[in-house]
Amino acid sequence: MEIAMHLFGVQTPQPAFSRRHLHCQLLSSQKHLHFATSVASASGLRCRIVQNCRSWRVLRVSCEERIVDVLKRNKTKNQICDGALNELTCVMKFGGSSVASADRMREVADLILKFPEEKPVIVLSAMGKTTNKLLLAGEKAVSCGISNVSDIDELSCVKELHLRTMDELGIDKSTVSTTTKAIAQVKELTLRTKDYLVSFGECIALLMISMIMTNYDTIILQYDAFDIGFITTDDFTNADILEATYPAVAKRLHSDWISDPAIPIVTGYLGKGWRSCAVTTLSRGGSDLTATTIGKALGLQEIQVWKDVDGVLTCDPNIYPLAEPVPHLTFEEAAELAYFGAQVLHPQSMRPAREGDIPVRVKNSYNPKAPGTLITRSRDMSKAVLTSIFVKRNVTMLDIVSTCMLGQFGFLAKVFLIFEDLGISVDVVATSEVSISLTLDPSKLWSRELIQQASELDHVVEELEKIAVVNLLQHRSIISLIGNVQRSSLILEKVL
Ligand SMILES: Nc1ncnc2c1ncn2[C@@H]1O[C@H](COP(=O)(O)OP(=O)(O)O)[C@@H](O)[C@H]1O
Ligand SMILES: N[C@@H](CC(=O)OP(=O)(O)O)C(=O)O
Repeated sequence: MEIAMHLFGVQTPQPAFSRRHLHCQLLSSQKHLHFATSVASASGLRCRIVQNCRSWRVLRVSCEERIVDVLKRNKTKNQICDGALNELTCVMKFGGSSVASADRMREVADLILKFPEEKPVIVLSAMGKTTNKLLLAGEKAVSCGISNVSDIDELSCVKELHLRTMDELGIDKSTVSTTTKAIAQVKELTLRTKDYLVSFGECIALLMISMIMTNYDTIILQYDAFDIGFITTDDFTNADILEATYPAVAKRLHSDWISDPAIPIVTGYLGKGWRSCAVTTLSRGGSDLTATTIGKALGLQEIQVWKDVDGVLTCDPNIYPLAEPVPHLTFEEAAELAYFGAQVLHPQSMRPAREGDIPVRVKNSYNPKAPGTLITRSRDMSKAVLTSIFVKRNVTMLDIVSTCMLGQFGFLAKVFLIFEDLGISVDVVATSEVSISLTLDPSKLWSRELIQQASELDHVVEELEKIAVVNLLQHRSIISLIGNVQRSSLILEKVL
């Protein structure tokens, strides 16, 4: 249970909450501090001051519920603000697959309201395959001429899906086609325009779910992520979240919640470039990262990622339909799995969860009773052998063989310096005394348009050829196994 208490009539709560800890916010009087410390120690709890600002102090106590009891018993001496005890508890992220139609949106709204004890922050992606379709529509709009924009198939498809739902909910329909018309006029689709265009997918989905929830007489607050402190780099289509995001988002969501405890609903995937102040996106599937960022920012108890499968599966169900859910994973396993091809989670999304030590639960919105996958800091590995297998496609591979003789030193260092200088990220590496085989991260290559600009890859090869014989192999795949490293011999024996 996440608890924040106002003791001794503190006026302004501070956004400094963390899981499994009770934060008592105190006025800066030594007397009050002394009192709270003695209450804590009388109930056998450890406590220490973790923040000591000008006008307030935060006392962190190592156990929650007991101290609440103790302090409640002392209610005459201490004012406990009940509203603050109802802190936001979790974040629930619903991906495109969960909100692919009006009916699905309603089911998601039902799901949110099904657990009244939860005080969730909701994160929402665009409906179904809207992002893919908007991107294709944008590309076609570059060359089709303004008068033909409405004939673009993908746009008609997106419009048809949204209009059906919007009609029902009475939402303004003009925005998306206005943007594609603007692209047709400019005859250019920059990465920045792409991000602006696809952002409508998330924004419209947010409007729609908000309408549904309001019809259910639920008080909600809508937020565009780029307006509440999601500050990113200006790498359009592949932006990184900057550290300043955490306090900004916590401050905004928390202070709004304290003054008006309505369910916050936030657009996933979007941010605001710190220099350009334009809308950015966190690379495809980035709403998972929005959810874990909010989880860490607010120090919530749990991050729930709702999908259309019963959790993280033993392999891609599109390759092997009988794949089974994996009940438990560590943050490291989930991150590896996402990075090396399992489309189910965004590769960066585990980072905030691990840093905040907040459990992530992957659930199925089509089958909410299924337990899903729980991702935590550690798990019992005693029975684990092989957990899952997956594939990453379209990988570029380089075989680099030193032109120097055996026993030369510094070869590896020189090779990696070249990659560092060119700002290229390396994935998997195998080395021998005189050769290295490595793969390059396709998403990074893609974002820098190296794949289209063959000359840039040639440049990498050119640089490497100064010290080695280089063989460039494209369209390869990496097959990865997530397993218990203590049993790697057994796993390899079976696999090979
Ligand atoms: N190992 C895996 N476990 C679960 N799902 C996987 C795996 N590999 C690929 N997938 C695919 O990922 C999809 C869910 O991810 P995604 O489409 O991003 O969901 P959402 O849009 O709801 O965020 C599943 O429908 C499934 O087809
Ligand atoms: N709509 C964006 C962001 C996202 O996270 O989507 P999903 O949750 O459906 O994977 C995309 O398709 O990339």
